[in-house]
Amino acid sequence: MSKDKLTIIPPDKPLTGRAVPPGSKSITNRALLLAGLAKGTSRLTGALKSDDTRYMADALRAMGVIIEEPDDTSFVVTGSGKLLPPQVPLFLGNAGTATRFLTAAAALVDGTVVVDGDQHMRKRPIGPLVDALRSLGIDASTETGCPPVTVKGTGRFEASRIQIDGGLSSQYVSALLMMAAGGDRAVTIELLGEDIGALGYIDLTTAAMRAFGAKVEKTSAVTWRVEPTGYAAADFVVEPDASAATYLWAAEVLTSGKIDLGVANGAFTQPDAKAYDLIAQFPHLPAVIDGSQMQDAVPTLAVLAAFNETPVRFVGIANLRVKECDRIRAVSTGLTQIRPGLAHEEGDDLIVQSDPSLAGQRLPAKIDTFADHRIAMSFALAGLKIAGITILDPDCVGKTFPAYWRTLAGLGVTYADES
Ligand SMILES: O=C(O)C1=C[C@@H](OP(=O)(O)O)[C@@H](O)[C@H](O)C1
Ligand SMILES: C=C(OP(=O)(O)O)C(=O)O
Repeated sequence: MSKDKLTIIPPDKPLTGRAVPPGSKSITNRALLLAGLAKGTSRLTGALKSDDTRYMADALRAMGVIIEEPDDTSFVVTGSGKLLPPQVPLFLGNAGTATRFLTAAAALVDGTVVVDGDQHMRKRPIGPLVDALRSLGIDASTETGCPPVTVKGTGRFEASRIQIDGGLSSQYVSALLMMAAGGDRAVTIELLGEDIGALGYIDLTTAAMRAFGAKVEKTSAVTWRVEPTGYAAADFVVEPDASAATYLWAAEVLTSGKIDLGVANGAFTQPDAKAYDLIAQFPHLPAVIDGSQMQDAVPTLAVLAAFNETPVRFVGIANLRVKECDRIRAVSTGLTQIRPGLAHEEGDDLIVQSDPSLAGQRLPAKIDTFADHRIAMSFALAGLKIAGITILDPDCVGKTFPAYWRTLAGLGVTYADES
């Protein structure tokens, strides 16, 4: 049943039991695209079914790919080796991966593709990716620097080197890498600028590309060369989502519980798995946490930090301002609502003051989630320790973890009856 708010009742005992995170959003959306670009039938298992992957799958269907869903965690994808121009604009909600990856993949389509999203996606920058496509001679345009983007593809490139600044989003780089294998010549992709969002996402991309038969080589710390091999259909197992795992790891340490995720923390290849070592240090988190290589875990870590023994400053997180919402602002606003002074911003740093005595108090707060799944899921952690925490728009978790509230319930969490 859909609700407009959910109040969490702090459990009176440690959270225990088995709770397996859903399949990785990042890997599912890479595998869907690569399988869709391949000729033949690919079977993806362990996959995520959520808003973000539905947008990707439906967009591929609109471009002629046949996608069957035999069960809750599998996609069977049959491609012809070529995406067809869709009849209507591709609507991708607020799925950054689907939007960025398909914008570049549209260059491989013979015809016009319009890539669009919801009002949040229409504020998330895509200009650097559009400029990079244009530098290859592809007719790509955006009026605002954000979606909608119109791409008139041919499958042919006029250059063999692309430079891209991945400072705002590593997804631009991943998008170009995946596109490049489908072109008519070998392409070298070079990073400009010092910063890039978590480099680990590029490793996820190249690993998925290789699994679908691509030849991609890292030729320096900032360049990759991709051969024009196209993709081959493959059977592919998606690992559980490491960002989703961070909520379960944090719930475990906050309640001194024992949660079996069904996957060893060392078994993840996704960047956010790095957060495990930090979470395990609770309530002695370090004074400074560099979130640049585990960005999606920062809201989890920041809410956890509120219960830490000592304050924590989060650095390297400037691009959290252009995620589903401005996450630096959303986290600092939510924590301040719980207790004035609990968090503040300094430039693009987030400082969480920390107060272990918050646990056990009743501090009613209605947390605005700004339609952002990670704000909802991380503030639920505060509700495990503080009475009166209400999450507004709780269904926004459907972006990446539709079973989140049920999963917590399965571990012993209860909710106030607000019906
Ligand atoms: O490549 C990916 O799968 C992702 C990259 C990151 O985004 P940016 O590259 O935009 O920082 C991350 O925040 C997002 O959830 C998933
Ligand atoms: C930033 C995120 O998503 P995306 O960029 O894929 O929309 C996220 O899932 O935290």
